[in-house]
Amino acid sequence: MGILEVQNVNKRFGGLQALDDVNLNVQENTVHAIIGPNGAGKSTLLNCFIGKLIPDTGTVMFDGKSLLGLKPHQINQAGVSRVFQTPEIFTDLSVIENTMIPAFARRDGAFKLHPFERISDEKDIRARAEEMLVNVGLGEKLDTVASAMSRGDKRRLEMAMCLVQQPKLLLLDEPTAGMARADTNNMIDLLKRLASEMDITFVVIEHDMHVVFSLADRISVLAQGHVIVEDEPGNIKGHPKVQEAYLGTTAH
Ligand SMILES: Nc1ncnc2c1ncn2[C@@H]1O[C@H](COP(=O)(O)OP(=O)(O)OP(=O)(O)O)[C@@H](O)[C@H]1O
Repeated sequence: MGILEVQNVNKRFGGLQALDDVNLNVQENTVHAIIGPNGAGKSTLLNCFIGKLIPDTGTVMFDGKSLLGLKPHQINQAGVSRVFQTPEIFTDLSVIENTMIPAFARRDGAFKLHPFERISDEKDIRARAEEMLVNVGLGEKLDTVASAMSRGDKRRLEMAMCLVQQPKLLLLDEPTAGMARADTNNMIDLLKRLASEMDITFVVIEHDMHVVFSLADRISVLAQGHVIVEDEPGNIKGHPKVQEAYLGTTAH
C-alpha cells in the first residue's frame, strides 16, 4: 500500500474537466514527480491533497486515512506539508523566528500564545528549528532578516519551515522555479540528501526536466487532467504518449 493513494479523482471547474479519473500511488520514502504540460491539472491535484480543493468524486488516502473533508491545518497536522512556488515566509522576521513558528503551529494546531506552556518548550523548539536550518545550509544565517535573503535561500528557509514540522509527506510545487542553474543544482543536491537521510516521502511538481530526472524514483505524467503514463524515469523520456502530450505529436 502507498503512503498516498489517489483513486478515481475527478474535479470540474464549470465546463472544464480539470481532473479526469486520476489514479496515483505514491510509495513511502520515494520521490514521486508529477509532470505534464501547462494546464494539465498538476496544481489542481496538489490542492486536493492539502484540503484547498475537494474532488467532486474519488478518494485521497494518506497513511491509510481519508484526507477528504479535512481542513488544511488538519491535513498538515496529519503529516503533510507543502513548499509553495512563491515562498510563504514572514519577511520582517529572522530566519530562526520564521522556522520556530511552524514548529509551534504543529504542536498547538495554530500559532497561539501560551505564555506559561511556551516558555518550558521554547528551548526544544528553538533547538529543533536550528537543527533544520543547519540541515538546509542556513546555519550561519539564523538571525538574518528573511527579506534580505536571496531567492534560493528563501526557498531553503521554507524547506526548513516544513521540515521542522516533521512531515511524513512533503509536497514541492516547482522547487526550483525562477532559480539560476547553479542554485537549481544546489537545490537538487539538497533534496537528494534530504530524501536519502530523512524518513520523508516527496511529491514534486516540476517543469524543469533536469530536476525531474535528477530526483524522481517514479514519474506520473498528467495531460488534460488524466494520468497518461506512470513509470520509472528511464521509461518516461522516450515514451510516445509523453512526447505526444508535450509536442502534440509522436516521434517517427
Ligand atoms: N479555480 C479555478 N477555476 C477555474 N478553472 C481553473 C481553476 N483552477 C484551475 N483551473 C483550470 O484547470 C486546468 C488545470 O489547471 P492547473 O493549474 O491545475 O494546471 P497545471 O498543470 O498546474 O498548470 P501549470 O503547469 O501551468 O501550472 C486549467 O485549464 C486551469 O485554467
